[in-house]
Amino acid sequence: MAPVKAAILGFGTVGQGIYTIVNERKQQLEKTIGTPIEIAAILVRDLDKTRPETPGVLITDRFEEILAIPDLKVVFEAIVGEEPARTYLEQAIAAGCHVVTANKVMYAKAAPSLERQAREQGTGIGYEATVAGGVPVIKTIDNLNLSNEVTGIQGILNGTSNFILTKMRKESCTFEEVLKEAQELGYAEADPTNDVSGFDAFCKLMILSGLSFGEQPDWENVPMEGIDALSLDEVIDADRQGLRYRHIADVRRGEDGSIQASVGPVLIGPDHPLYGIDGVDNAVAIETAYAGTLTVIGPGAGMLPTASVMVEDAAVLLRKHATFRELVTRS
Ligand SMILES: NC(=O)C1=CN([C@@H]2O[C@H](COP(=O)(O)OP(=O)(O)OC[C@H]3O[C@@H](n4cnc5c(N)ncnc54)[C@H](OP(=O)(O)O)[C@@H]3O)[C@@H](O)[C@H]2O)C=CC1
Ligand SMILES: N[C@@H](CC=O)C(=O)O
Repeated sequence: MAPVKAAILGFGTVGQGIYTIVNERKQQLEKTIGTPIEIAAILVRDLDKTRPETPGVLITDRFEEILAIPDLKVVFEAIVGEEPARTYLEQAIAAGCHVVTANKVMYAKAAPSLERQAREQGTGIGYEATVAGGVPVIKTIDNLNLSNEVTGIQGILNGTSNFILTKMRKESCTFEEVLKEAQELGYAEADPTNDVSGFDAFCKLMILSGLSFGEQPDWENVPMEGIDALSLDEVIDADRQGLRYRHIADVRRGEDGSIQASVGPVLIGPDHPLYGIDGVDNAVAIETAYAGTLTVIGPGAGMLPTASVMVEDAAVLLRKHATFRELVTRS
């Protein structure tokens, strides 16, 4: 059977992870999707950079070349920032592709219009990787939305911040030292401003709010702070008192029906559910109408955890649409 063709936009930490997993899991994917999947092209910004070998794959800096690939079915998006990512995904959906993104800065704003466009076009969007890296929080909330109700969400949503706070507390490292390590490990963004200012967690929280409550709070009214103002002394003093700083994002519907949200460092004690979440891990506590609080925990950043949920998203979309096509063809 002819392979399903896919393209990867961006070949940094996440893009390389997608390429690795699609190739390492070729047989498993063929079994789950029903057809092989092949990475046909990769979009980069700088063609002169040295990169891992990708035999037979078109490497280009021109998105038009990607769109011109005959029978392209999936576009994985792992570039940075709102544009040109949003425009590329709009064009990919218009061309009948499923799209899978990790780009929360883009998706926090573009979700409603991209989702509308995809519905009209009959294609799908996967965005598990936009929130909490490899932690399956979108799948979990999607499932709860079927017949339960999410009433509130509280979580650690930035892996870099949690990694920095943990190393400051446990090893007395300076903020600058650990940030550098987080960049080397592929956790922090190339420009880490969004990680440490709280904006990365803010965007993720807005995506969760849209998914859980069907709307986002007014961005201007959400207090947002990062970990960049915390000193090593403050973190160590807190630890001596048995307390820990956690960067916590919280969203819930208030009694008046409005959505209330906040993002910032909070000093918590051992009885708080997020006290034990260390390193690059994220944790998302989802409060529900019927199942109490469900907490999902795992790596919030990094090459393979993030890429793995993107490949899973693509497999789900391809399987679902294949089944739909088969049913339509048979009837
Ligand atoms: N790293 C992680 O753990 C996670 C990252 N994400 C998100 O995934 C996305 C990718 O992150 P990451 O892989 O870490 O980032 P990197 O900085 O490692 O890689 C970004 C890639 O995108 C390419 N790129 C950037 N802008 C353009 C453009 N305008 N046109 C074409 N290519 C472009 C770069 O090209 P070139 O190499 O030529 O410079 C590079 O290959 C981001 O949106 C990030 O927020 C989400 C979850 C976890
Ligand atoms: N830089 C982000 C990557 C995942 O979204 C983080 O540290 O959480």
